[in-house]
Amino acid sequence: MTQTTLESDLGVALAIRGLARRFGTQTVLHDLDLDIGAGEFVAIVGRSGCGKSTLLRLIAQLDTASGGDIHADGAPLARSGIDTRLMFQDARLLPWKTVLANVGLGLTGDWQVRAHAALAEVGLAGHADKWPSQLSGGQRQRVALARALIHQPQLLLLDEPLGALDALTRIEMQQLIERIWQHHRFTVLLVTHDVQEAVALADRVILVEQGRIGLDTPVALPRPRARGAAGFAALEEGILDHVLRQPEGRPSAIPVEPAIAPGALRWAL
Ligand SMILES: Nc1ncnc2c1ncn2[C@@H]1O[C@H](COP(=O)(O)OP(=O)(O)OP(=O)(O)O)[C@@H](O)[C@H]1O
Repeated sequence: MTQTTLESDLGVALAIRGLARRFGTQTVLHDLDLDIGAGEFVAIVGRSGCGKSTLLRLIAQLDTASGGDIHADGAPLARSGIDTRLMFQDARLLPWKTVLANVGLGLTGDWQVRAHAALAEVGLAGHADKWPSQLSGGQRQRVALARALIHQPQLLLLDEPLGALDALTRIEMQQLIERIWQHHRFTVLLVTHDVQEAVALADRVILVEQGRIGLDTPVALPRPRARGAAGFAALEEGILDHVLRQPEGRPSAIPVEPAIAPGALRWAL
């Protein structure tokens, strides 16, 4: 193999101003402002239906905003030419193509060398000739990650990519994503229901509440982060407490006691 490593320091800075998205009479995102630094790892949490995926889809240019704009490294997103990749809960592999061919999907030329390198990076070097049906759920997500990495993305958008995995596989995948991000330094936006996952991985945790940024919390904990550490638990509990005090459809001016103690949960439902 001639080329075995992919580029690093790829991150792009995003500036989101007055972003709005309405579906008929329903306003999902309201005048949302958000700055994300180049190479930053940002987690987005919030109640189901608060607009997390809508925000990600707008940044991925899979949807059109009703108002506002997004700039990438100072240029309007649509004209910025940045490479953005998405990962979902479902790996979305083509079952009739090998693992290697799934990684190199749509590429021409000498893509095999880079596909092998991407597979090695996600720990699947020996699985290139297998079929997706021969892989576990965690391995399929690794292939999806390799399929993103081969493009050397500047922006990686992760929409609950680990949501269907068992707890141990989930932690292994979190560690893998962190390692790969630390190496390449692309910008990451991770949508997750798991506040613990957000605190474990992100530089900042953003809480979307009724279409706005309800909380923007920096996570100044050294990496790799020990989930049992006091600072970790306090941060996680603080974010969960905030989520639980803001039931869907209620204004934040009316605080309510959470029905369940925040310490007993780590999921923002
Ligand atoms: N294409 C669409 N047409 C109409 N309504 C939509 C469309 N896409 C999203 N919505 C609505 O926008 C709201 C926010 O959806 P979104 O998927 O962004 O929420 P979410 O925070 O990602 O939720 P979850 O955590 O459950 O995935 C929901 O009420 C949803 O029904």
